[in-house]
Amino acid sequence: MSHLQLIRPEPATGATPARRRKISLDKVAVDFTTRGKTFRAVDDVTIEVPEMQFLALVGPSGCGKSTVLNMVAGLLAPSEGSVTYDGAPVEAANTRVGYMTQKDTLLPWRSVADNIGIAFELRCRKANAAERRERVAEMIDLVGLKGFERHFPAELSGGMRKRAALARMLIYEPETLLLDEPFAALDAQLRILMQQELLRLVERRQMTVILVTHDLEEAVLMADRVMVFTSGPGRIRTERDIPFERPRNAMELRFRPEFSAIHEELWSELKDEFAASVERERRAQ
Ligand SMILES: Nc1ncnc2c1ncn2[C@@H]1O[C@H](COP(=O)(O)OP(=O)(O)OP(=O)(O)O)[C@@H](O)[C@H]1O
Repeated sequence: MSHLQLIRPEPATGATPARRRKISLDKVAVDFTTRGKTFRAVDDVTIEVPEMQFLALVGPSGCGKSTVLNMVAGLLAPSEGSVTYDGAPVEAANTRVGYMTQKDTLLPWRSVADNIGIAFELRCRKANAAERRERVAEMIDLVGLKGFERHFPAELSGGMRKRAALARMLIYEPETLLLDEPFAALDAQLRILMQQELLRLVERRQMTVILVTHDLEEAVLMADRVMVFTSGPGRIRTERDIPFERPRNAMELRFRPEFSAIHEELWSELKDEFAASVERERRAQ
């Protein structure tokens, strides 16, 4: 495929007009109180995600990216502003999303197959044993854990646990994925494979995605739109449409000059925020 085929013919507008708004944060702020002191973690964040968009949030550690995901998942209410999903306020745990947090939260006393199977039972209470076995095997195959079905989480590497957690989330067939550093624990080669696999799945199931990552390359490779957060309180410093056509080949795309140009452009914004974050941590010590 020539690189021209990878570029959309028209300039992207971020929100494809024909698509419904799936997730919306309107002038959201979050205050936390720790040890008697209140501080603002997220400030004046407005984000609209149309259905089937893949949005990536990048920014230095502690800038409030996970806090944004927690609000969309319904685990945290904003101090100011509003969060809506399909036009309705998010007021309780959002069961329409699959949320993969930084911790993998697998049940340590259950095997890989059982961890995934229990999730399937929760979703399809009427499913029979054969169906469960088939779907679990499909998921295990999908994330490359064949041969490890009977292993317990403690017997797996960090990357394998992540893959088991990914399979457990996907078996719910969520319409939206909230992914918090899903590949941070993986080695470079596996990360590339998993990125490609996730892109394929998102395409196949037409899912809406918010990906939180420290890795700008990952963000540009995978997302339709990248938002750079300030170092704290987290505000949106800049956002950019990523004009590469889907389905994407993340393995090829990373070597293209257009990819490097966008990466460089966003890095020039992000590096200031990393520097500000390091300085803030130094002052806090
Ligand atoms: N429940 C909480 N109570 C108090 N402070 C919190 C709470 N959750 C998050 N924070 C603080 O809010 C800020 C934003 O945290 P958050 O986890 O959203 O950042 P992040 O950008 O996801 O960071 P990282 O990339 O390191 O995961 C941080 O200073 C964090 O310590």
